[in-house]
Amino acid sequence: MDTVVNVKVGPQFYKYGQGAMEMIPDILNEYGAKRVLLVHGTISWEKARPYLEFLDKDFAIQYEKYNGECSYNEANRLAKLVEDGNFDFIVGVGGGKLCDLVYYVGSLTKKPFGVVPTLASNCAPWAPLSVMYKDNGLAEGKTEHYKRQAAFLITEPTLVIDAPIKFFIAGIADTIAKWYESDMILEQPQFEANNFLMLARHSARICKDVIAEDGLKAIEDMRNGTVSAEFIKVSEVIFGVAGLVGGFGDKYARNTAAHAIHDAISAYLPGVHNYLHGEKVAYGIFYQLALEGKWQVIDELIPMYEALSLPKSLTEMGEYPLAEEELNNIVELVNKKQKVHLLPMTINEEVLKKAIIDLEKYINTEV
Ligand SMILES: NC(=O)c1ccc[n+]([C@@H]2O[C@H](COP(=O)([O-])OP(=O)(O)OC[C@H]3O[C@@H](n4cnc5c(N)ncnc54)[C@H](O)[C@@H]3O)[C@@H](O)[C@H]2O)c1
Ligand SMILES: [Zn+2]
Repeated sequence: MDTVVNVKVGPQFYKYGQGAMEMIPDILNEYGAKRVLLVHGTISWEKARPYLEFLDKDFAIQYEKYNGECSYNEANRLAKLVEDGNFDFIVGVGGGKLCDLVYYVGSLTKKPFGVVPTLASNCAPWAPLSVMYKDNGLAEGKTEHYKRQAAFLITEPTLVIDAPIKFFIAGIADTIAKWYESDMILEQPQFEANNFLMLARHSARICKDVIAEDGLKAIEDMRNGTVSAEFIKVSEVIFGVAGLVGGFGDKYARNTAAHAIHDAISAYLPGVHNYLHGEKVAYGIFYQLALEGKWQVIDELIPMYEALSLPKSLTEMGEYPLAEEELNNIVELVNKKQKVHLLPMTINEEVLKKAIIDLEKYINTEV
């Protein structure tokens, strides 16, 4: 079978390590940048400022706080600022929302941009796409995709470790999802002939293996503020390697059942709004494994889920049993997600519903 994929590898320059920020002036100079708009969050900027204020020496920098959402209005506001102020480079400093926003502002203005993530929470700093929200924080239901890459992704472990652990744990769940969501698709023999799909599979395997081996140690080190080799490895798979999975694998390696059910429960069960994206995806991984009948893999993951307090079921999120109408709405939405149908198995509302019910039964009798 001839499989053609869109390959978008990632930022043109990547560095994560002590002193990495010192590379930024070189890159700005390569782009001939003189006037830089540096967009940041509130807490993220308090933490990152000591690492970046040296840039003031050689560049005219305007610091601009974003409104906390990656929304069309906020992106247009910033794009206007870039144009009116004649800025020739944009730097984004902050969490996933800020990174998404700066990718979009880069696209609107056609200016080069780079990101300095302050959280290891997901692959937003790496992936050339932005998940859009309304100004009030509700999901817009749209994702913007780009072919142009960020000029750099640069950050330092001492900055990333100084953040709330819950984002890191959510990032761990979102990152192992890369493997579980693509495994059944990419293990099919017809994809072996495609080098880039095999690179996607290898990247997904690294995500899973690094977290299985070093995840718990990395979390312990983060709690103690110890920048260990394990912390560096795990944070790097979250905002770096995880982005390569979709980068190499395109539609075959991203967002199948775990993300589809995440979207559906987020849409229909207001009670799950208190959970972070990665926490809901954690439940989604178990849902996907239930759909695939991989109960043994669920058993293998349970100790890690329990150690990290990740939700294994809707019951644990306080959302089960569901009313028949809720159940129907959820499976209807999951069934509409095209990538779920790339799984080499029969997918219809009936099997999608059965997996929800079977997982609750399994987890609830497991204890
Ligand atoms: N583009 C992609 O591929 C992709 C992938 C996954 C998720 N996303 C998006 O990423 C966003 C979630 O990202 P997130 O989890 O990083 O959340 P976030 O960007 O909303 O940040 C969470 C909070 O952490 C704060 N923060 C940032 N750095 C900090 C630090 N060092 N110390 C303390 N607090 C800090 C922020 O101010 C914010 O209040 C969502 O919008 C999601 O849709 C995008
Ligand atoms: Zn995700």
